[in-house]
Amino acid sequence: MTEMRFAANLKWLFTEVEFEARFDAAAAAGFSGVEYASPYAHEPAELRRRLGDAGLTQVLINTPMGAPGTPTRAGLACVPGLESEFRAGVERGLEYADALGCGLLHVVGGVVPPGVGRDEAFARYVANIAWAAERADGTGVRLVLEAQNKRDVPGFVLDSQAQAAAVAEAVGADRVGLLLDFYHLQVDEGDLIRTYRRFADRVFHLQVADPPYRHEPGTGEIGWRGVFAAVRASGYDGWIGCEYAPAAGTVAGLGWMRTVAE
Ligand SMILES: O=C(O)C(=O)[C@@H](O)CO
Ligand SMILES: [Mg+2]
Repeated sequence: MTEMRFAANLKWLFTEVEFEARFDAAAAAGFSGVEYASPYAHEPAELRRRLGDAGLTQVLINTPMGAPGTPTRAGLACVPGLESEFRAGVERGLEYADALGCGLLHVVGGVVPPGVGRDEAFARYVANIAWAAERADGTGVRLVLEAQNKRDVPGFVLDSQAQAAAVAEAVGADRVGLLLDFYHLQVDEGDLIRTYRRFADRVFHLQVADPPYRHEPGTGEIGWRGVFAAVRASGYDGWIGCEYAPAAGTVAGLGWMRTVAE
């Protein structure tokens, strides 16, 4: 069976130290891969050097998003009228992914803007993702789409894993797949194991956190032993991003990897 590979999400983990120091901290804690949503405040060469010095693989980055509290805080792929900003964001994401040797770019969907119908926003989303898929073709970077739960992100453009999978299928399932985040799936849909199995062949990346508080696996309501057994049994060979808020310190909280994920 395939060995599971965990990536430290440096936006969420190792926040005990400054962002620049999180690479070494992740490597010292035993991680060999990292992800973070937004590399854009840093020069690619600096990030590449930090990855290299720490011996880490950059697993995933996101396309640029607006600041918290702004209409594009969860991405702009579904926002009519911002097509050129969306395209510039994809270009920037691909440029960083290339510089960091990162194989996955999360094209973040966005929140349906006030005054825009859901159908109109969804149609814009599909058209933008199709453009991004064409643009990424031949770059070596694959795109991922994530359904985010509507309790935390009200109005998010994607309703479900099924809808995300249908968009990936429509625009080219060889280069666009799912970022399946078990936290969002549990909050909005449940039925984790069956849903995972249904879409396993579309999943390019997984993320974990346990509701209700989005802490480490094993701190909340998900039956992780069964979930990880299903992931192993599927032959999943991608990374699993640790995108959670440590309950009481990052390193102190890593024990779940030897207990619920073993
Ligand atoms: O919030 C999440 O879940 C994510 O994976 C983020 O990268 C979305 O921006
Ligand atoms: Mg996520």
